[in-house]
Order: sequence, then structure tokens, then C-alpha cells
Amino acid sequence: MLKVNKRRALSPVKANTVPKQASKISQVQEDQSIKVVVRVRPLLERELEGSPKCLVEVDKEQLITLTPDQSSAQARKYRDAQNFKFSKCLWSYDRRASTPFADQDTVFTEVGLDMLDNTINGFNSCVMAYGQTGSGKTFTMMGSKNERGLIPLVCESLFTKLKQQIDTKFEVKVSFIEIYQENVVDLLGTGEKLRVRENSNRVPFVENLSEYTVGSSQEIMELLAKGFDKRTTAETHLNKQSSRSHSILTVTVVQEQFDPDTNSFVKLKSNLKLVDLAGSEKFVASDGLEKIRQQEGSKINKSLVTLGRILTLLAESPKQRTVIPYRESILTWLLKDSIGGNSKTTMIACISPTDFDETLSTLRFATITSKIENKVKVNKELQFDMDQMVGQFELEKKKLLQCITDLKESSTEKDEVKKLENYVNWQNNYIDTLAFTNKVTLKKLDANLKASQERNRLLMSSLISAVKPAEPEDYEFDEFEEIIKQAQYLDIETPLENLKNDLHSDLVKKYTLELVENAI
Ligand SMILES: Nc1ncnc2c1ncn2[C@@H]1O[C@H](COP(=O)(O)OP(=O)(O)OP(=O)(O)O)[C@@H](O)[C@H]1O
Repeated sequence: MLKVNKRRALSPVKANTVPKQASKISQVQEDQSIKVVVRVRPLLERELEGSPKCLVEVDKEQLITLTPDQSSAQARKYRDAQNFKFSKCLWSYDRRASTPFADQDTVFTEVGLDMLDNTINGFNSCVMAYGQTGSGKTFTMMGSKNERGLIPLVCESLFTKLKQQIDTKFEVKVSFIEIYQENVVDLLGTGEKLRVRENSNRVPFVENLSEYTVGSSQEIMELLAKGFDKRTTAETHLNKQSSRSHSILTVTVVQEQFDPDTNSFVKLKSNLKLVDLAGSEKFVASDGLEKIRQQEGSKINKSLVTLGRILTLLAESPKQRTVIPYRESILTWLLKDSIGGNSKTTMIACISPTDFDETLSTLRFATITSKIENKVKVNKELQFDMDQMVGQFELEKKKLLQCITDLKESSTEKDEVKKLENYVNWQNNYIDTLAFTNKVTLKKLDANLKASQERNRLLMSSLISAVKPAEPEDYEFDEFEEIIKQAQYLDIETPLENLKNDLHSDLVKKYTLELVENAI
């Protein structure tokens, strides 16, 4: 894996060789509600000792009922059961016949698959796990050694999907931060605290954040393991290893595609944010928490209270988003695009089956979140089209020839040689680009060819079975031969093969070879 401090343009389109015509494609925005998925975790060992009651029921994977424990003080305040409805309620409490059990793969199917499609299609997406301490947020996001969570499963499938796209060049970069006591800590750097700033489009970013280019999900996991060693955790009364900070893993995917239909290169850039929030429970002084835990608790509370306030504002006034105080906490500032902005976002609300107050608070929070509509659009940029590129190439070729003439006559040889060197480099980059275009187009045609061969095979076998009589002696030989002949006329391999050869010779001969020869 490669550490990148600054953004790099993808080879072969080098930053200084992209023609000036590169422009943004106008994009259609669509409204998309934040999706909320609730997950009920199983009882923990320490809870089993006190024979606790399960206060939660899930019906039809959408309806959730929270009933107060009649023997407790809540029963006086809430006589009736509280009902909620969400797009999906995942039951991980126990395996029973009436309610489907949701394991880690189910979470991946319900949440991860959509995220992957969004990323491949150029949308920003975000999944954030919310809930009280010990409700299963980290388990859902990261999982355990034997039960891998959403992050490893999504990363693995992301690379599988990207590699399947034969016509796409891609680059994947990751960064990993925690927000601890209102400070941003770079978990892949030296652990230094970093500043948050906004770019010209008013999108917040972390200044000087370490970013790594990765070639596999294994590399992401190695980076995450390093980052987790630095993450602030501590034992609390609710969780043996409680995350005392919010963590955000950002996976940035840049894809470059050549579109033969429009003769152009298109660049898609999408961010995938995987957020594990710190526990949302209330901290009260009488908890007897040591000072540092109390201080952490109040800072965690501050950011989550701000998050709650912003979500409420967005849910109540979807059309008046101008005065949303995102900058009141680092967490909400950094999640600005994910809540109310340009991102397809899912919240996984993790709940404990035994804690009425905290579960009620989480479900109310989740209800507000589900009312928020983000404005999403594909992050697509038109790089340049082939005709423009060839035109520019011709122009540069003329300059190159002029430069060579100048060189012959010039006395300040050094400058001219430098100029010549620059032009030759420029030309080389364009030859690279043409070769890449060529490769992509040929790959596409190869894929078409294989698909048509397969179609032919299927066609032949269905024709054969259609005319094959039950008994061999019933063969109508003439009729059979005729059908086979007709099927052979349907063959489309030859025209495709010809097209492939034409295209190859066209591109290579017309542009590449000629240009190489002229440049020498
Ligand atoms: N669905 C589940 N299946 C099995 N075990 C689970 C599940 N959810 C949570 N657990 C277990 O519950 C415990 C607490 O879970 P976890 O650490 O994920 O909570 P958390 O919400 O991230 O807490 P914190 O906010 O304190 O970090 C862990 O031991 C975890 O393995």
C-alpha cells in the first residue's frame, strides 16, 4: 500500500496533460431519505446472570415493540408498550421460529450491498452505527474474528466488484480518524491532532490527514488493525471494551471509464464513510465514574446532542437548511454531507434488549433520522472526449515539429532541449492514453464476443432439443439439417471479430503508430 499525502491524478491521464476542456457534467439531484435499520443484540454473559427480561419484540421485520418491565419504575411512566416502524428491524437476539435471525451476513445484505452499488455508481454513501454503550455498534461494523462485520465484508466485495468491471481503471484510498473529546486524531498517522477545514464547495475535510492507496481489502484490514490499536477505548460499567470516541473510516474510490458510445473519458469519485459512534447513553454524576470518564462522557454527549439537534432541525424543516449549525461539534461538521447533504446514508440503530430508557431514546432518535432527506447526485466529471484529444494532439505535434526546427537554428540550445523534452513527455502521455483507450475498447469487444459465443451455444442447444424427437428413428433428417443451417446464419462472431480488427488497426495505425513515427 502506498501513502499519499496529496491527491494524485490517475495514470495514464497525468495531471499536467489533461486538456483544458475538462469540464463537469451537469448532474441531476434526487431526494433520498436516510435509511434506518434497527438491530437487536443478544444477551451478554454478564446480563444472563440476573435473568433479565427481553423488552423488545420484532414483527414482520419492520415493526418493533418496546414494553416496559412491569416490575420497574418505568412502568409507572410508560404504561403502554411503545411501537415503532422502520424500513428494516434485524433480530439478532435469539434463533426462534417466528422471527428470522439476523447474522452478520444479513446486515451485509440489508445495508452493505446497496452501499457497494452506490459507490460503484459514483454516489457518496455513509453507514453510521448509533446506540448506547454495549449495544453492538462495533460488533456490527467490525465484527469478530469468526463473525466478520460490515466493514470487512463491504471492503472485500468492493474490490471484487471493481475488478469485475473490465472497462474501468480504479484507485482506492483510505483514511481513518477518531474524534476524541472534540479533537480529530489521525489513526493512520502519528496520532497527531488535526484541524477541520472546508473546501471551496463548503465540504469539510481534515487537513494533512494521512491517506493510503490500497490494492486489496486485506490492505485495508491491516491499516484498520493499526488504527484500532490507537483508538481510545476503556472499560465502562456497560462494556468491557468500550469505544470512547467516534471513528470514521473513509474509503475513496476513483474510477475512470472510457465510454465508446460518447467517445469520452468519465471520472467517477465516491466516498464511502463507515462511522462507529461512541455510546449514546446518558452520563450522570452519581454513576461514580472517575473524572476522565465523566469528561469523556460529557464531550461524547455534546457531539451526540448536537447530532440529535441537527437531525431534528433537518427533519422538521427540510426546505430551510441554511441555518443548520453543523460546526457546533466536530462530529456533525465532518458528517455534514452525510446528514442532509450529498450522500446515500444508512443509520444502524443498535439496541439492547433489556434497557428500556436507552432503547426508547435510540428508537426515537432513529425515527427522527428516518425523516431526513438527503440531496444525492452522481459525482461525475467529464475528462475529455476523444475528438478533442486528437485535435489537441495534432496541435502539439505541430509545436513539436516547430520546436525541432527551432532547435536546429537556436543558439540557446539548453532551453530548447528542455522544451523539446517537455513536449516529448506530453506526447508520450497521450500515446499511453490512446493505448489505454484501445485496451478498454478491445476488452469490451472481447466480452461481447464471449457473450455472443455463449448465446450461440445456447441457441444451438435449444434448437437441437426443439427438433430432437423422443425416439431416434423418428429423425426428420432434412428438417433438422435445415434448422442447423439457419442457426449458423445467426452467428455474429465473424462480424464482431472483424470489427475488433478494424478498431484495433484504426486506433493503433491512425493515431499511435503514426504519431510515434512522427515524434521520432
Ligand atoms: N449481534 C451480536 N451478536 C453477538 N455478540 C454481540 C452482538 N452485538 C454485540 N455483541 C457483543 O456485545 C458486546 C458489546 O458490543 P460492542 O462492543 O459492539 O458495543 P458498542 O455498542 O460498540 O459499545 P461502545 O459504545 O461501548 O463501544 C461485545 O462483547 C460484542 O461482542
